[in-house]
Amino acid sequence: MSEAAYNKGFPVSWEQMHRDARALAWRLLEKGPFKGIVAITRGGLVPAAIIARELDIRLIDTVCVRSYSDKTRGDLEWLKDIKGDGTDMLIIDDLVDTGKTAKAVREKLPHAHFATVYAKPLGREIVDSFVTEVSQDTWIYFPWDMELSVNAPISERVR
Ligand SMILES: O=P(O)(O)OC[C@H]1O[C@H](OP(=O)(O)OP(=O)(O)O)[C@H](O)[C@@H]1O
Ligand code: HPA
Ligand SMILES: [Mg+2]
Repeated sequence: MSEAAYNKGFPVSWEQMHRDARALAWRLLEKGPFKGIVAITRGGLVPAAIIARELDIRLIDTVCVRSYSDKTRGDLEWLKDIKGDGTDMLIIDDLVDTGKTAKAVREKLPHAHFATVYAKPLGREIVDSFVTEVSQDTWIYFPWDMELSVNAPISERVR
């Protein structure tokens, strides 16, 4: 999807991310136990840390991939993967959008449980667990991509 096709924005605060990642941890409790977590960098790192704390998991590894530059999807670039088939492992990412990243990671670790905090319709069937669904034309803004700033009153913006 090109940048122009994202009509809506869904900003997520740190507090909201913490709350949603903890809600995901509650859901994952009955799917485990898991031996370890595989975080998909970079977006999966923060939710993985929160979930590791909640589920008392100390073994954390990463797969490192890149697929977007700003809001434009490029080819999937593999920087690092891990050994094994994912048995008893939990894969965490911040979101699934088109599902391409999830599909590629799943092929490498077919036996892992795949969880994301957020999901869009094209990707939701590819993951095993998620918390909140947003529409395909929504761009999710994560707290690490934002900062507090001053904005104009609504009355001035509609003038
Ligand atoms: O379902 P898809 O269409 O494949 O998109 C989802 C992926 O895109 C984003 O990562 P990105 O590659 O932009 O890197 P980042 O995590 O470092 O921001 C996001 O964190 C997911 O990993
Ligand atoms: O909606 C999104 N937000 C942030 N990163 C993303 N990568 C794919 N889709 C998104
Ligand atoms: Mg990512």
